[in-house]
Amino acid sequence: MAVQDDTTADEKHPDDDRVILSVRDLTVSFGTKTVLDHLDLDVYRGEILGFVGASGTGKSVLMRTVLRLVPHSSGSIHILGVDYEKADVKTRMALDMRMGVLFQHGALFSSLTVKENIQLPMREYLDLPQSLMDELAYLKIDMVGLAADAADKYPSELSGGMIKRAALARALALDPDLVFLDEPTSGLDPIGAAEFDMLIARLRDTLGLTVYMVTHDLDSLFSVCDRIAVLGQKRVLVEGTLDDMLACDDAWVQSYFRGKRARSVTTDYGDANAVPGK
Ligand SMILES: Nc1ncnc2c1ncn2[C@@H]1O[C@H](COP(=O)(O)OP(=O)(O)OP(=O)(O)O)[C@@H](O)[C@H]1O
Repeated sequence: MAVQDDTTADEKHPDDDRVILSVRDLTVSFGTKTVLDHLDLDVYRGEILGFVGASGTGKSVLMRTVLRLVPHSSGSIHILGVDYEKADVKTRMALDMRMGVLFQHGALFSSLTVKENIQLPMREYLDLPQSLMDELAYLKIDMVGLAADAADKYPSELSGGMIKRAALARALALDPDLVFLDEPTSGLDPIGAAEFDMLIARLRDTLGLTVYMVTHDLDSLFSVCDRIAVLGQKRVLVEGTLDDMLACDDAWVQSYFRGKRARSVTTDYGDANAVPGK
């Protein structure tokens, strides 16, 4: 069972090339308020990791810290085996290009078309002719299941599901190894959410992506996530498979994975026995 143990940073991560993201002993505070306290987490190459936790526990803060949008007061973050803090500018830029992000609600620039939004990271990091950037943008648009005519639309002309797909296309603009998705299915109807989950699974399979997904969506956790990590008490309480979640005796984890809503989802997935004793 993968409940967090006392293994130290140096014993675990440095030479394990299956680990694409390794967080050790991470502490993040805002003023006197500590949100993450000596947190450890590993994300493995090619997996879809679902990250859950009660509202306000710090899931977004952790994601933003890994993306260096929030500073940390102690601890280390290795991405692809490299400690970003200690890397030179060139290495940092190379690391940035290997990560894509889909922020909650998409966060597309409203004054830019879908194509222009997708091309933003290309403009920032690459020096490509416009014709090639256009070709690449259409490729990404097709990859996420949008019609070609979405390219010239503005975000205000898109449905919620199309915005998520366009934002995913932008996250994939530079062919990243690791993508961060912050509640990608929130606000989608159940069919749209299931289709989005399938899209993520397909992209992982075809592109060999690693996916770090913050979610409250039990369907996503049950249908596409290989592993789950639970944030609580300012650290990762438990990480592992669904069976590990079910075996965990933490009260929040029990009520989340064995509660009424989880029961109906496991029944939908034809595995009523996945929630034992209920
Ligand atoms: N810039 C900031 N300044 C001060 N406090 C912050 C800041 N960003 C986040 N926090 C606090 O950190 C805590 C964790 O917030 P966070 O948004 O990460 O929670 P979450 O787990 O993602 O919640 P939800 O599931 O509701 O999205 C909250 O108490 C929040 O108020």
